[in-house]
Amino acid sequence: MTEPTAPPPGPPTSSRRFSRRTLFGATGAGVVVAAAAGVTGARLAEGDSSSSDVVAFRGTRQAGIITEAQDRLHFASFDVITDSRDELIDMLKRWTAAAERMTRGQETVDGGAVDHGEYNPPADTGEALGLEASALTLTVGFGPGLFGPSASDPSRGDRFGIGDRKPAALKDLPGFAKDAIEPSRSHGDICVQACANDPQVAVHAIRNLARLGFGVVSVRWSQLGFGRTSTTTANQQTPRNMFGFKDGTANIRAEQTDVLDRWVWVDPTDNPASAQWMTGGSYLVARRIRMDIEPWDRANLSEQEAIVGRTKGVGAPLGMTREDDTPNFAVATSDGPTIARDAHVRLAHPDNLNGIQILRRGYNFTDGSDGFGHLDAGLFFIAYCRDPGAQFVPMQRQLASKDAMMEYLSHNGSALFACPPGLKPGEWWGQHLFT
Ligand SMILES: C=CC1=C(C)c2cc3[nH]c(cc4nc(cc5[nH]c(cc1n2)c(C)c5CCC(=O)O)C(CCC(=O)O)=C4C)c(C)c3C=C
Ligand SMILES: [Fe+2]
Repeated sequence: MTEPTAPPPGPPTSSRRFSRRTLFGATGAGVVVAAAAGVTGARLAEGDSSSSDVVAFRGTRQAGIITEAQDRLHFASFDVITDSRDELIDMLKRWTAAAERMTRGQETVDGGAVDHGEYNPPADTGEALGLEASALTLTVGFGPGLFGPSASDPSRGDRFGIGDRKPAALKDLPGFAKDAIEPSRSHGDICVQACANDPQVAVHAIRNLARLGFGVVSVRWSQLGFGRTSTTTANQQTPRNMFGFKDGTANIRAEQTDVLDRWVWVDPTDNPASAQWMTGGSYLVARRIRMDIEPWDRANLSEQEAIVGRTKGVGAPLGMTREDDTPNFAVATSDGPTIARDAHVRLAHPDNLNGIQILRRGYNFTDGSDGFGHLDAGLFFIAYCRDPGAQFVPMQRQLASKDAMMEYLSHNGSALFACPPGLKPGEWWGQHLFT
């Protein structure tokens, strides 16, 4: 069930007229290829406004991890439905080609929407025609079940002969206190995180990858997000989450290269030779966290601030005045610590977690209402880390059991994926895992 990357024979009519961006028409002339250094420099801004919203697809790291967080998300988790290794590899090659084109603001194939003949299904669905690249990044990851048996599906076989290449860190997350995990919103063999500044561009990308994968993968679950809840570079303003608080203040930034090497990027010493394909990559933790908006809105301001441990307006740690002030957990009055023992930021802070840090890159979501008059809203929490078992797991254990905010949260989706490093010219997604 494959689809060619090259356009089938058809009348070479109006592809330039319908190209998503004339700059990247049939020849790609004018494209400035920037090496994705992994920081904001991954953007292709060479004084040309039409190229300024392109984030380089290839480079040392995958884009979409420490590149500037965009405003919109479409995250998809796929199950692989074929047992054929060749079909899976073929699809990954076709995905890579289409993904690279879409991140440049092009159709999946040249003239895909309307130029491949009236009797063929279009090779691009077309809803992004005329739209800019919108800083689209597509980040791929591989789930535990792709390699054989996993905690969530112990009956899985090693269908693709890669069981011995599974990194030890890639195992389903354990259950946590108060978890309400729904399998239909959890796990998966392959994920694609599409982030963009235009929601239609992100949705178009996932839709076209799903279409290209017909017969090889099927969408297991997906999540739309709006309003990033993190900052990943020093120049970004801190956004707000659905509780109305600034979120992302104390996040790791792209500029903190030493911190990233310690806590985000997989090191050669982390794995034996069989799993070196993950060196330079990172593990993606996804948690769909529903936030009980209505009860929260009835909590008074000082209660809300005590739960978070920061002020709602400025975002300063309690007892301080500025957002970037360092929290002082030792300060106390006769009523107790200024930042309460069960405050979210105290429990998540490295000082109270043996120095542990993670890179957060989540999004707000609102999926309508739940039929009982309550918004189905929350935070689609995404974190990148070097070893989820040593970082996310102890952090979430502490929060799940002690955090006052848990009264207003329920975690109903959970997944873990191994995201390899970035691609060199000519490489395809998963190449070093499968070859
Ligand atoms: C397991 C990790 C975390 C989960 C899950 C999580 C959920 C979650 N957080 C907020 C709101 C805020 N979090 C803030 C800080 C913060 N949160 C985590 C980790 C998890 N959060 C960390 C590591 C930190 C930084 C702690 C520090 O070093 O100070 C803040 C404060 C502002 C900020 O620094 O970002 C807010 C607000 C919600 C609403 C939520 C689940 C829905
Ligand atoms: Fe948090």
